[in-house]
Amino acid sequence: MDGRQSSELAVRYAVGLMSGTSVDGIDAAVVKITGEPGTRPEVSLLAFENTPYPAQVRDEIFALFDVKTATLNRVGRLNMWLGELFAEAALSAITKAGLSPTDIAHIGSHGQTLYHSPVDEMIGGYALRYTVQVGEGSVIAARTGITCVSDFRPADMAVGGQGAPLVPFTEYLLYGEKERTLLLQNIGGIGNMTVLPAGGTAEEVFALDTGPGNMLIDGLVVHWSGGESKMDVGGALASRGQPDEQLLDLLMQEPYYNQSPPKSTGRELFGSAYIERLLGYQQELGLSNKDLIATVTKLTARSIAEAYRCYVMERYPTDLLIVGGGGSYNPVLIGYLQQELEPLGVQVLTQEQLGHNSDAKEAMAFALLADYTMARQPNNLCAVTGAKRPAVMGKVSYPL
Ligand SMILES: Nc1ncnc2c1ncn2[C@@H]1O[C@H](COP(=O)(O)OP(=O)(O)OP(=O)(O)O)[C@@H](O)[C@H]1O
Ligand SMILES: CC(=O)N[C@H]1[C@@H]2OC[C@@H](O2)[C@@H](O)[C@@H]1O[C@H](C)C(=O)O
Repeated sequence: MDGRQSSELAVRYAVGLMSGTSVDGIDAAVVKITGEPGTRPEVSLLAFENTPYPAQVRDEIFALFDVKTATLNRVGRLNMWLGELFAEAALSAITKAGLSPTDIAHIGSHGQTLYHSPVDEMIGGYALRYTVQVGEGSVIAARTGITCVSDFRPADMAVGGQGAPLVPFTEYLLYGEKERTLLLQNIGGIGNMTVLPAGGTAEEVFALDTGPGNMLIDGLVVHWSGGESKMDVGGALASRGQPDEQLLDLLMQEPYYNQSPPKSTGRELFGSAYIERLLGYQQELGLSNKDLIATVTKLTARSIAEAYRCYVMERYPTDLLIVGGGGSYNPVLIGYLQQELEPLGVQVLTQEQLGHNSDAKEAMAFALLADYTMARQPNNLCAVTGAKRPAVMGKVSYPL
């Protein structure tokens, strides 16, 4: 079946590609979208694949998070390199779905964020905010023969938004319920929370980045293991430690947590410089590795609870928080979250416990965001990003 014919039938196949702040690989989702483009469509997952990055690529991405090593030639080269890898990931997932590239209407590719600066800087009389995602859409289009939509975030920034988070728009479309307010927490590299008020409109969706997700846990594990381990699998290390409450209180004084929404964050705040600071505190306080990991694991939980207490509890009372993203596989983190939220009357359950797999969610979101781009329909949520007006996000690369 040809992609263009299928879209006339209001049924089309699309691919979503995501590489998140954890840099654990490329997520590729093949989806079937049913419904008129630009309306509230149905999206079903046909295939999902995570392709881990080769060590060389991962090391290069991490090197380019550091503004001192992110030279122009390296950024330009990584942009093309990731374009090649994203194209391969898309083609592999399409095969896994039993489809061929000619069946696919479009690819939506988030790319890899290298830098995100969502707050105005006054430069030359202009208030500038900026964000850098790499993974060249033209390469993806050329290698796959499929139209590719990429680089979504700048269009929201151009109209005064933070350019993040973008997934809440698709959460609203796909999961919003009439009778029940939903509270969703993603714990990837960064944590982000979405509230979908019962029967609410798009303008009523509330979302923000809560702070670190797994980024600090991963950063410490990589440091101590010399890169041998990438994460605290199953929270094994944290489970043997005790959080240091004094350090936790100090870390919670980070101004980001009490900054009013709209707000978004990333490695610029919780990246390598923050890890260095943590290692400094570890020495000062004489903490063991397991106690420091337990402390930052609890910090993630506490910052999520703080966001709930400050911005959600009164306006959107609810009794359930649904957790997704890689952090949901860390039982120590989930346990801390339960300790923080259950006294507030909020039960914490993972998507897995509810019978869903959340691994494909962000990749699926970018397939759907691209569907809106192709229909020239707005796909940002002003209430969430702070944009002054709707925008059609995403740049289109045609294969021919
Ligand atoms: N079995 C596990 N045990 C502990 N932690 C895990 C496990 N599996 C995944 N994680 C954590 O989840 C992280 C990956 O999560 P995810 O893929 O949701 O992040 P991401 O999409 O890259 O980030 P973001 O949503 O911030 O862009 C890993 O880096 C790791 O810290
Ligand atoms: C700039 C950037 O890449 N931000 C990511 C990051 O990872 C989680 C959180 O911080 C969220 O704001 C966003 O990603 C998802 C996909 C989003 O835009 O919704």
